Amino acid sequence: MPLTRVAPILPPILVFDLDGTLAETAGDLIGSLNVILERERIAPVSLADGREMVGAGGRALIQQGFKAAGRAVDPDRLEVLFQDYLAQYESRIAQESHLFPGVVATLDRFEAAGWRFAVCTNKVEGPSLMLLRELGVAQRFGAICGQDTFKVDGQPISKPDPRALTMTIDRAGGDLARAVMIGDSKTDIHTAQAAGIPVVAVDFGYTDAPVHTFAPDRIISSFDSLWDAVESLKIGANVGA
Ligand SMILES: O=C(O)COP(=O)(O)O
Ligand SMILES: [Mg+2]
Repeated sequence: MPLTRVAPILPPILVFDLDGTLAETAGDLIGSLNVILERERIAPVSLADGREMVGAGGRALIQQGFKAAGRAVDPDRLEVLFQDYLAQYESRIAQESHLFPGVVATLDRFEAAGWRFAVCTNKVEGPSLMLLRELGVAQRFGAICGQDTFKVDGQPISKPDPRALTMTIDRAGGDLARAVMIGDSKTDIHTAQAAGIPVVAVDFGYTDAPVHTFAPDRIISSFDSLWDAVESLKIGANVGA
């Protein structure tokens, strides 16, 4: 009898954004930014203003800090400041950061139903891993991918490029057709929409406009609502539900 090759059945997957979605990190992010701004003799950014600036990565955060003071920063200087910012951030990685309520129970519930998890963030991969380890959940994710994880033709690939998301799903061994993105910013929502992947927005993260403006498929105000939100997407992935 000829052997037939059977395609592996990949598990459904939840892909989480990190800052403002899985974890409240603004205190450490903005604290690090303000050290850099102070050295440049620029007024510190308040936590409230800073929460609207996070989402596109550290370089964008620094640029916004400069912009808020009516200043611009040239690309070479930005690169130097970004390295300083990273060193600063790594030195205080989870001093003021914590998981949002319900994250662990939510992962437990989805995992018991056969789901896999990944993180797709615009943070750099190293500090992302460091943070998730510090918060005790790094081992829950099949892949933790940051702005420097993937390169195509020598160019880094990061959100909102949809390939950042699809490559993360691939790396975690999840099913592209049964994937859901969970994020807090327009960057996440646009990334998922461009990849043709349903997206659940959290409304408690970092954004410069209410998340409904960006038309996510669902909006949740607490992780306790994620199960129902994902189930209502009817993507045929609720194994064991
Ligand atoms: O730190 C940032 O600016 C972005 O990080 P996030 O993609 O995890 O929200
Ligand atoms: Mg975010």
